[in-house]
Order: sequence, then C-alpha cells, then structure tokens
Amino acid sequence: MPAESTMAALLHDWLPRQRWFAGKDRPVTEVSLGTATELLPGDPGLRHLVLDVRQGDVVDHYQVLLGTRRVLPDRLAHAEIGRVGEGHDATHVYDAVHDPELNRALLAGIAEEAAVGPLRFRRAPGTAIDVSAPGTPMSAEQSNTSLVYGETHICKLFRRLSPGPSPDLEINLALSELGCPHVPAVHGWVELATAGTGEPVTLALLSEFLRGGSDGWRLATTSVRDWFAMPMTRGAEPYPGAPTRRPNGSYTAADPGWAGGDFAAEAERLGAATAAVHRDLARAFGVTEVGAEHVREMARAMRRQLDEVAADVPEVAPHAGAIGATFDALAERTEPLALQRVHGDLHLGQAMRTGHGWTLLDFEGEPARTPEERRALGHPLRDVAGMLRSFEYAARFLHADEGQAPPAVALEQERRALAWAERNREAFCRGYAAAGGPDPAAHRVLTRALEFDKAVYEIRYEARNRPSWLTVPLHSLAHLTAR
Ligand SMILES: Nc1ncnc2c1ncn2[C@@H]1O[C@H](COP(=O)(O)OP(=O)(O)O)[C@@H](O)[C@H]1O
Ligand SMILES: O=P(O)(O)O[C@H]1O[C@H](CO)[C@@H](O[C@H]2O[C@H](CO)[C@@H](O)[C@H](O)[C@H]2O)[C@H](O)[C@H]1O
Repeated sequence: MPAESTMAALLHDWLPRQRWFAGKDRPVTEVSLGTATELLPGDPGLRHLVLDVRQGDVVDHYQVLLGTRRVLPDRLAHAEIGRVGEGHDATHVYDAVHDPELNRALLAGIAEEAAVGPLRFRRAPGTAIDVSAPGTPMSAEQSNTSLVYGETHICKLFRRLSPGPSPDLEINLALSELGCPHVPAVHGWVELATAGTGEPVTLALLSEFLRGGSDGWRLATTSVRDWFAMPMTRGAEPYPGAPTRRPNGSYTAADPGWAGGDFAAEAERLGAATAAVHRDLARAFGVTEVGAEHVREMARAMRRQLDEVAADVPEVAPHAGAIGATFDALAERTEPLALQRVHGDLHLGQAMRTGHGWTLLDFEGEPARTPEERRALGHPLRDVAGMLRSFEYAARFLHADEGQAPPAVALEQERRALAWAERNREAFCRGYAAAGGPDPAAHRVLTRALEFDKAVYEIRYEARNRPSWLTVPLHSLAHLTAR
C-alpha cells in the first residue's frame, strides 16, 4: 500500500472533482485515512478506504474503493487517480468501481458472508447471488455510486458515511417484510464494525435490479422534450391542443394526443404508489400525533434553513419574504398533525417504472441532513412536496441556463413549462389522494410550506454538490413564490 501521506495528497485533489463529493462549496483542508482494509492482495490489488475529510471545522467520512496496478489498461485510464513510486516501482492508483475484475469482490463477499478486517458482508436470508456477472457503474444522476451486476443485482456504495445503519436498508427491509410491492427486494449489505458498542455503519446495499425499468426523471424529461418540440401555432392560429390561459393566470392542460409523450397518467399512478408506500410505512413504524407546539417548531426549523441558505446564496434574498410568510402561516396552525416515517427525499429519480408499476427507491432521506433529521418522523405531504418540486425541475431544467433568451422565446418557454408542471402536479396529487393519502388540496398551507422548504434545501444541495445546476431551483423559486 502506498504511504499514507502520498495517498492523502493524491486524494486531496481528486475528491472534490467527484460527482458524489458533497462539499464543493468549501475547500478541503485535510484528508487522512480512517480505515484501510485490503480486500484483494496482489496485482491488481483492491483496498477499501474510509477517508476523514476535513473542511474547516467539519470532518466528513467518505468511502473509496482503491485499485492498484503496475500496468493500467487503456479501458481504466479514465479512472486513474494518480501514480506512486518511480520506474519499476511505479504503481497506478485508480477508482476501482470501474474495474469489473476488482468490484466483483463486493458481490463475492456478500455471497460468502465474508468478514475482512472491520468489514462485514451480509446476505439477506434465502437470497441466491450470482457472482459471475461483471459490475458496471451506473451513469444515472446520483449522489452515491451504484454498480449493476448483470441483470439481477444493483449495489449502492454510500459515499458520504453516516453513523449507524442506513435508513435505506432499515426501511427496505421493513417494507419487504410487509410484502409492499413498491420497493426492490434487499439481497444483502456491507457494514463497517465500529469500536465499542456503536452500531455498525452501512457501507453498501445490494438490491434486486429492476430490469427493463426506467426512472421517473428520464420518463418525465422525455415527455417535457416532446412537449417543448410541439409546434404551438399554424400560421397565426394556435395549434389545436395548445394550452390557453385561464382568467386566474394558469393554463389549460395540453392535449396529450398532441404532445406525444404525455406523462400525466404515469404521474397519477405514481401518486397512488406513493400513498400505498406511506400506508405501509405507517403500518411498519407507527403514527404519532403532534400538536401546535411541534408544528411551530417545524416552521422554526424551516425558517432557520431559509436564513442559512439566504446568507450563503444571495439570489435567495428577494424571495425570502414570501417564503418566510408561508412558514409563519404554518406556525399559526392549531390542529394536530399525524406524523410517521416518510421517504424524506422523494423525487422523480427515486421512482422506477417497471412492467409491474412504480417502485420507490432510496429511503435514505436528504443527504445533506443529519442522521437524526433523516430518521425523524415527518408528515407524508413532505414526500408529496418533494415530487411536486421534481415536476418543476423536470419542466424547467432544459432551459434553466437560457437567461439571455429573447423575451418572446422566454415567455413561450415559461408558458410551456408551467402548463407541463401544472398538469403533472395535479395528476400526481389526484392519484395520491384517491389512493388514500392526505389530500394536498385540503392542506394548502402545509403543502406550500413543505414545497418551499424543499426548494430552499435544493438550493443548498446544488451549491454544494452540483453547482452547475444551481440555476434550476433558483429559477423555479421565482415561479413558486408567484403562484
Ligand atoms: N433497484 C434498482 N433497479 C434499477 N435501477 C435502479 C435501482 N435502484 C436505483 N436505480 C437507478 O439508480 C439511480 C440512483 O439511485 P439512488 O438509490 O437514488 O441513488 P443515490 O442515493 O445515489 O441518488 C436511480 O435514479 C435509478 O435510475
Ligand atoms: O438522489 P439523492 O437522494 O441523492 O438526492 C439528492 O440528489 C438529487 C439529484 O440527484 C436531488 O434532486 C434534485 O434534482 C433532481 C434532478 O436531478 C430533481 O428531480 C429533484 O426534484 C431535485 O430535488 C435531491 O434534492 C438531493 O437530495
């Protein structure tokens, strides 16, 4: 293994360039090795590292699979992190998730229920694991790294580690036990034993791969592209099926026949699946009724996040008044609220459409929240608000960078984005309420406050993780406050 100081220096520059690195808004001040476990000796070699990454006062822990080879084949050149040693002693160090020869160690370890150093590989009871399939990293837009093995398994490596068992594992196991048809089966997991009595930290989750499925983000954005490509006029006449403005400023729905890939029927089914998952979460983990003081504390927490994000991202300030007024209105609510475990970060990328319907993924909660916040009970409309935000993202992300578009083009783009978002938001809420979820229309202030809270969270998420997307929630915030 290369010297610790050499490794730390290489990783210091490489880490902030990774999509999954969650601290892109601050410089890395120090990288040191927390644990280093040799999984495969020799050449090529595989090591599992937990890195302690300091950024100012905060230390986060990231997981990396490190490959070493004397000769790096061209197919792995893109994964190289650096080189250590000179001449005959030179060794290439690279990101081993891209190497099927090495990443199979994860699957093999789970199949064999291995224990290596502090790493414990667990197989779900009764699961047969095919270890012959090579692992390929997914190209999906995600915060962690997932490896797909053949057509049967998908293994998510949690990159930024949180203490204790992952809520994703905990919830998927509980819902599978209840026979919930809307979650993928758990095939196994990997955990890191901690010293003393501390609970093991979940490092990876192996699930059933939903073969032939498409995630909601891909489907929805395909529909948006179709809709934007549809001509709106024939000569001076509006095209049949074009939305028209209602007296209240909203737009009539587009005719799906004209728009081609309309998504509204899927949005409605997704709403129904979400309500079914909420029902099962309530059965598995229970429901707690809270009173006015708890609701006031919820509103205060929303306000705190708003103040913090507005201090970091100046573009939020012009909207802070309207957002804060909604949080104040929520704080005045006196009726009790029924809270339960929820998904916590529901968006279109967390839902897969398969031949059997919609499956919800990734019950990890929001990656930027503390472990306690992620496990905290919430109102189910929090997930509804997350999905409503996602329809806004899908409707607007294609044109979010086109601030300089001529006014007529910008107006047309906005009309279309609004019409698409409205149509799918309504369909999702209809499906959700019809399947027994609390009706968002009957909880307008709560839903609006939760939607603002999510939008503010997204601005922080994008600034820290994906700065090139920051314009998307900023742009849609303006529309949300005007609603
Ligand atoms: N069980 C699965 N079967 C097929 N694809 C999946 C499965 N789980 C996740 N995916 C794909 O991987 C993407 C990212 O998964 P997710 O669990 O949300 O990762 P992250 O927490 O890193 O964002 C999803 O949007 C989906 O496209
Ligand atoms: O999928 P994760 O649990 O890691 O969630 C985080 O990353 C998401 C992006 O990958 C982010 O979602 C935001 O972008 C989506 C489009 O990529 C959009 O559909 C969502 O509505 C929007 O919130 C999520 O907020 C973040 O926690």
